[in-house]
Amino acid sequence: MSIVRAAIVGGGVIGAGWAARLIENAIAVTVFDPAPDAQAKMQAVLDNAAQAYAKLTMAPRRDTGTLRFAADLAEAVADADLIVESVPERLDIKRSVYADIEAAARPDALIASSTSGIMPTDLQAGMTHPGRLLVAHPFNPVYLLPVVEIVGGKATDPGAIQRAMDFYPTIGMKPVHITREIEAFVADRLLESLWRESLWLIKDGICTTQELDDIIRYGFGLRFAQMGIFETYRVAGGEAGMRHFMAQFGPCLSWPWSHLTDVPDFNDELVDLIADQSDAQSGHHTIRELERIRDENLVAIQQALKANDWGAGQVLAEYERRLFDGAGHQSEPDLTAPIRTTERRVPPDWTDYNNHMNEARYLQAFADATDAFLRMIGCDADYIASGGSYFTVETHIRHLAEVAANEPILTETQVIAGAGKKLHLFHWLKHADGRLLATGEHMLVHVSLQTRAATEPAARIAKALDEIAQGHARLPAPDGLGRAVGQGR
Ligand SMILES: NC(=O)C1=CN([C@@H]2O[C@H](COP(=O)(O)OP(=O)(O)OC[C@H]3O[C@@H](n4cnc5c(N)ncnc54)[C@H](O)[C@@H]3O)[C@@H](O)[C@H]2O)C=CC1
Ligand SMILES: C[N+](C)(C)CC(=O)CC(=O)[O-]
Repeated sequence: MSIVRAAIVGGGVIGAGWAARLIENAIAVTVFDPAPDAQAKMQAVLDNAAQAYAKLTMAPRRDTGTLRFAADLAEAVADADLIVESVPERLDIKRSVYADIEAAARPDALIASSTSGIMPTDLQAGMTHPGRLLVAHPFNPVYLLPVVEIVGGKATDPGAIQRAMDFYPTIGMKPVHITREIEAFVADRLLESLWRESLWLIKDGICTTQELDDIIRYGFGLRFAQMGIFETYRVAGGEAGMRHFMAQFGPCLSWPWSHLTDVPDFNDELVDLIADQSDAQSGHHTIRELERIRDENLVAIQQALKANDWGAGQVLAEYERRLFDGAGHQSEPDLTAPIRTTERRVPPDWTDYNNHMNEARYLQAFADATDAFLRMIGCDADYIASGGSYFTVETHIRHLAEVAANEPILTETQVIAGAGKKLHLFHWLKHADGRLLATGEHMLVHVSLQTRAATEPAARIAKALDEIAQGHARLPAPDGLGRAVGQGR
């Protein structure tokens, strides 16, 4: 059963992050949170998320799902397909919330707890229908980080796990099924060890919070966005790989390289030491500013990984494929005007030392418009996997106006000719306020990806293209069509 309506019980940091991800993916969300400031706090997270998504992808985004705050829990969960529990990390609160949920929810609704480390078997104790409860442990910010740990308890129905594993990729996530239940699952065990060691290093006066964070972000933190610890250490072993790495560094395990067998006393002195240093390090930014800095960096990192077809970038690419495919099937283009092919804001990393969108990004915008158009005629991931595609063989761009970071832009596309192996496109790049920023004229050739030579497209592609080409033949020729460099001076 598909998930189109979700309830969020607990709309704090994580509940708000879930709300953002879900409504971004056309899901109708109802929230219950008794805190009087919950709605305002959630809005701030939704605003951040909207900015981040505008930069994350050029793909046609889904319609935004609705968001409603319910007066009580029963109203929130009554018709939900998915219930996301994100209340504080306390077993007693969570269990009492499940009792209320069970009294009001549909029996087939999936209940997903965001808990960071409580075992689902402990959460399920006392439930009437424990089979539909599982843990879906996300990472902050939920709307940008793809991974979600899926953990079932002893009573969890395998069908519920499968439902979760099928659902999360549709909203751009990478579910990892942790098949053996353990407190804190996998991620928080790893984070906890780093956190404990970090507390010791500060407590013992070895370094400051600033120095420790610099060591992470200028060093191994950069590596971790793209390779985990095992792949990283395999490479660090040189040609001989993991075995050599282990032979060299295995003995350190018995040296005093870790404090982890001990836990520092968690007392006021330690809290003051850490909190004061943290204020000195980052207190000149508000939390909202830090969230925005974090989000922009996470967007840029995922885009870089996408360009390298690696790690979290592959999840983003797969998500975009879903968005493009979904948009392709949604509506027939209106052929009485050029087709709106893309809409987005100028990503900050598209701008250069002149404080405007770099010339190369104009081509990027047109290439994305071409890709969007190709998907519309059926040249999608499946078609490309079957061996057919288009290559661009000639491009002419006129840069007509500048545009700055974060400004809303769009592309419109007209088919000048589209028959046989050839496709001639004309794109306009516009500011959302209507100002013309650039035009791009492109000649493409259909190719076989096996022979790398020009071939006729499949009949269904040729037919879809022909319909648009015939419609667009009735439109006026675009101003600037066929221009060569230097004309008109
Ligand atoms: N903050 C983080 O970095 C992460 C937290 N988590 C998990 O997510 C869950 C929520 O954590 P946060 O969002 O950080 O906490 P939070 O304190 O920001 O939010 C909890 C929200 O639950 C509400 N609440 C309390 N009792 C409630 C009830 N009976 N019914 C409905 N709402 C109620 C509170 O008003 C509050 O807005 C926890 O289980 C936590 O372990 C998971 C991943 C990361
Ligand atoms: C600190 N924490 C245990 C709540 C962290 C998480 O659960 C995941 C995260 O976002 O780091």
